[in-house]
Amino acid sequence: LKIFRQSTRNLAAAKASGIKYTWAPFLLYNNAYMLACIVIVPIVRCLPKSWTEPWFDMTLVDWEWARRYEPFKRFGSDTFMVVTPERNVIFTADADVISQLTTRRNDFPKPLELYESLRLYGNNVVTSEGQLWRHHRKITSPPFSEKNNHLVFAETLAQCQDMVDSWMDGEEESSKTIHTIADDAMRLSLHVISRGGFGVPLKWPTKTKATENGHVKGEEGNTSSASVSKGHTMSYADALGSLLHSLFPLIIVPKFLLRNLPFQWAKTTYTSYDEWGDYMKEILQAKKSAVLTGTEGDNLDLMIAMIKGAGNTAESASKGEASRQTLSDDEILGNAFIFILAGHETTADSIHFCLALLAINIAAQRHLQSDLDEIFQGRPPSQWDYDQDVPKLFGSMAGAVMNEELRLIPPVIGIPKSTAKGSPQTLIIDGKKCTVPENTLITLNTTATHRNPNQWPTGPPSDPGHPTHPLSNRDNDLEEFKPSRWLLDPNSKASTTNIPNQDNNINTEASTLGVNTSADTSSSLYRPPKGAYIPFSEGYRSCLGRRFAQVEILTVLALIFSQYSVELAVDAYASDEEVEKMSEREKREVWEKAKREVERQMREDMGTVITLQLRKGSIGLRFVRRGRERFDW
Ligand code: HEM
Repeated sequence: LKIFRQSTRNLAAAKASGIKYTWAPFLLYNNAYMLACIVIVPIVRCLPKSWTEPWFDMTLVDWEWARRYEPFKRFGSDTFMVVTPERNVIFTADADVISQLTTRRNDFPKPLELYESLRLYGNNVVTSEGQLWRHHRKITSPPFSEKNNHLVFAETLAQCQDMVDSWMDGEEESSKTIHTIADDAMRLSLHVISRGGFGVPLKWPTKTKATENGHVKGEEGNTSSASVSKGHTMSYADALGSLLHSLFPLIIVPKFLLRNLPFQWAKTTYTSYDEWGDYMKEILQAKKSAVLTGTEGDNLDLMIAMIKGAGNTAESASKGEASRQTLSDDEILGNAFIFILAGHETTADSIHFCLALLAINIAAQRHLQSDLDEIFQGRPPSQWDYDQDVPKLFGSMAGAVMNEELRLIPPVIGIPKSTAKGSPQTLIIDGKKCTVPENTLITLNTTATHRNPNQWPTGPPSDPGHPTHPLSNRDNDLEEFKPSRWLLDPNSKASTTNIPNQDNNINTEASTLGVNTSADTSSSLYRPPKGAYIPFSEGYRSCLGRRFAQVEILTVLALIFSQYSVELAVDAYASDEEVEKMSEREKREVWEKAKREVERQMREDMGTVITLQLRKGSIGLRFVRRGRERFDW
């Protein structure tokens, strides 16, 4: 009866809202429903399609990735509501609506109940709202400075060179097929955030240990962080690797249970959680005393900056002033964890897919290499310079590749917002004043927004006989990886371009909170309309690590493609010797087969736990010294 009453109320609210709506018997974000899907989905699939057609797709996990823009087109609206017995949910792919939702942060807060799992080490900037969020954001945003980006650049260069050397056995190999790119990208970005975030250097292992689910299980070859410190049972690196590997049980099983369950996995999970927390507390205390004694040097990592931002200074300590730390140690720890979590998978995914997509689009890869040659003029990476070179990367084909990859495969496929209980809100949709009912969930559907033909310039599909996606955007090119869509002048040289600039109209509140009000892309590249391109979200709650991630991705692209070309591995279809003897036509055939398989993997084998990733198998890519390419057209 209660469910019936709630359903009737929800339906009445949807009718009165003026927003297009449909109905579904389940709420996707309900944990019990997600677990029950194992039973429900096969049953529903047996029912006649006409009964389930309008709603079933949208109650499946990751439907945003599976269906992309198609449901919005079918519905004839870029914003629609799904009425469920529990809560109503609005999905939007409309730039205008997204702009309103992200600008009016008090009217459309984050639904914090969906962020519970990210509070593993305490409250933090991602999992808070209102005054508490302002408080966290004020202290966590200044550390993401240009100074820190210099460190990110230097560390990425070092780590990426080590990664490539480990693949190619130093200088010995001229080409090699690598099947561990997803795992290695994950390791790389973990090392970069560990150094850039906490000043803990991690050394690329000489011999890679096994990895699981993309998370590094161990860090053989590390110096400082590989050894088990006094009072610990795991090394820093092992604790971190194991912690990230065990996130799922950590999120769903209560800590006291994990601690006491008589299973080895539970013990390892709890130990890694406990050990990494202890390491971080020790690092925090050591850094704090360095700051208080003025001996931190010119250390640029995020934690030092957070400690200082929280009010710890050598002057106050020397005057014997009592510490008036504005962010507690637990809160600093909570934020440190969220930097690792928010920062490493997202960036690693983007690096992984940039490489795969460039292997598919050979012309874009050659354009990228030519831009890199123009920027670096043959200088070795040891002579690359952040201030001189990175702004040019932003405005070149490297920036276009990064933007296009994040358009096609945004790591966060749904950004949640809501209206609070008792607080309905007006929203202008297609010029019409609508009312979002109270207690409504709202999802900014990034995958559909980035593919919305009403707000992106489109061209015809390159191969109408083989659409990139079976349902979405079959009549245009928005499903295709085409970095050239970002180039304002495809023939321009990459030497006179700028870093994404700051907006002069930035308001003071946004400025104190480190809110990025400038465009996400360089001024010399195409600028999508506001709200149409949201890989880093937009407005007050947009990503703090945007520039950190962009610098890392661009640096990896620059380092790899200035030395190597990346090709699709065709091992499944022909041996190296066979490829050697093939005519151009035969080579194309075998390459086309490999391309279709990689496209299939990137369409069907993807899923979200925290971010959108390849969940099955791996994409094999061949790294070939430049000039030795086998597939070049
Ligand atoms: C390609 C890489 C990245 C992407 C696509 C990305 C995307 C996002 C998105 C969509 C949000 C909003 C999430 C929400 O509203 O629930 C977000 C928030 C955030 N991101 Fe990132 N992120 C990336 C890298 C990073 C890195 C490297 C860091 C830190 C080192 C970071 C730190 C954060 C933080 C702290 C927030 C919360 C901001 C707030 O709520 O005030 N991100 N990111």
